[in-house]
Amino acid sequence: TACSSKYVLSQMHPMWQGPLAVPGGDRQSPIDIVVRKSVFDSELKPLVTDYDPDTCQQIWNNGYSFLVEYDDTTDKSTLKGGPLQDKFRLCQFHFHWGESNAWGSEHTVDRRLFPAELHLVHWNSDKYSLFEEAVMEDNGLAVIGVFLKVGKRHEGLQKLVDALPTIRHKDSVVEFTRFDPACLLPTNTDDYWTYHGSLTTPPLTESVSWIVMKQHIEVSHDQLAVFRSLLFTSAEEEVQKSMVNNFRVQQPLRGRTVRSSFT
Ligand SMILES: O=C1NC(=O)[C@@H](c2ccccc2)S1
Ligand SMILES: [Zn+2]
Repeated sequence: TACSSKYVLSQMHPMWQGPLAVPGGDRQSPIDIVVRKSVFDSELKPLVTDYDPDTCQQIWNNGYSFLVEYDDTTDKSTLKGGPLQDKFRLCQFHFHWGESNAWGSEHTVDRRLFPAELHLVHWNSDKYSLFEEAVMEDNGLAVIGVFLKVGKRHEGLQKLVDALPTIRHKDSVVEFTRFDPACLLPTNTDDYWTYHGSLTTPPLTESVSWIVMKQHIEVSHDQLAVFRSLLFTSAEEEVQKSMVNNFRVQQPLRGRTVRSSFT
């Protein structure tokens, strides 16, 4: 599906940090979430996710991360509620991680870094008919961010980890079915921060309602090590580069308010 192909490929280099100035870039992502400056909003509702594992299609290495893609031609896997007024369709999820467990997440909480961060990418299917349209619009996308910590093995993640060696190189893709992304959400999805931001890779468009979960999930050291066995490079390239540090540096808040759904 288009939701992940051409938009994540351009300029995908490990140290890619992108153009410093984005035209009108006053709502860029990721950011540091300063907890004591976030504002509780009692109007924020619980998230409502309704994912159909049968819409899971493939897993592929796009040269920057690995993406699990869902059929987003119907409203079978959706997100609504939370800070959102419309219904959003899941198109893919992917991760960002470091070369060590000391860093890797894109967002931070009071400057605290996590070893990795999961992004579930959705687009507004009430207003648009394609991801490509939504990605350019103010209220086009909703991305759920979930922090990963190293701890006990994540049983649901293992099916995905077992597929990674089959997509080691850039542009490799394999069929991947019946995966329920809900298993990657923390037990508590009522507590989150939300703010208006952008894609964290080109085209960096400022079309994202970010929903960052307060509760992290745990994965094992070995599971995360398999993420790092992926390569940025395609099979033909002479020098192979391991896929690590595929995160963007934090961006200025520019006066934005981060709201919290909890006190
Ligand atoms: O949350 C994000 N993570 C990324 O890699 C960016 C992206 C860009 C285009 C499509 C999907 C995701 S935006
Ligand atoms: Zn991402």
